[in-house]
Amino acid sequence: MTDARSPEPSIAAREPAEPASPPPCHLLDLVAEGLLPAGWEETVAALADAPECLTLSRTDQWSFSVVQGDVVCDRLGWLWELYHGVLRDFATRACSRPVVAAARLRSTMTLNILSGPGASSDWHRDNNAVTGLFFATARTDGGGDLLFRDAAGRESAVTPRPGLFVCFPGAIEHRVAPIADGRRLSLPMVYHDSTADQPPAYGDDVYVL
Ligand SMILES: O=C(O)CCC(=O)C(=O)O
Ligand SMILES: [Fe+2]
Repeated sequence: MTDARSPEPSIAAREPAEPASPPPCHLLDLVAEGLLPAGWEETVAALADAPECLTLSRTDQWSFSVVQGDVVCDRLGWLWELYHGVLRDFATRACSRPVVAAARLRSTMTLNILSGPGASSDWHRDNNAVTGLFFATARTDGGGDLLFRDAAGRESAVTPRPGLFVCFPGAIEHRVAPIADGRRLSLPMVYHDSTADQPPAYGDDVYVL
């Protein structure tokens, strides 16, 4: 017997949910590839606690801090090498455009630290040809996915896990969904189309490989 009072259509009569679209990025599992040194997770976690860490925004509940590229280069030499080698080559192939590393040392790559309930980043586009992201922590309970949004407003998600590298054209809108608690560590990497077509470096921001 059906319940005539129910205003809800039956499940079968509902429109089928739109299938989730795949995220517009390319994935490389650096753990599976055997490209990460023993103890790398502890080294990244220690860097997130280092005095060189700069807090950019803070509320009662959460904070957003970064460690800049000059320090990352110094302390995570293995990732610096990957940034200029394997990851750059992967990004070039995956995104079908030759990319080069950023000329400015401090913005080549950063360690981003989102900490505390609600920590997130808003929808934005990156001002570079291709963005790489290396995840150093797993999805926190119920949050912290990397979300993409297409021109029609459809969203897709990548769930962080330690050692996962993703890359995508910087022009694609993306954000970090709020974390439930704990600390989310990621290392965004900047790639440009050419050495000429990017902001130049000056002074102690210049580096030589
Ligand atoms: O940490 C992430 O997953 C995204 C970071 C990001 O979008 C950025 O730094 O521009
Ligand atoms: Fe971004």
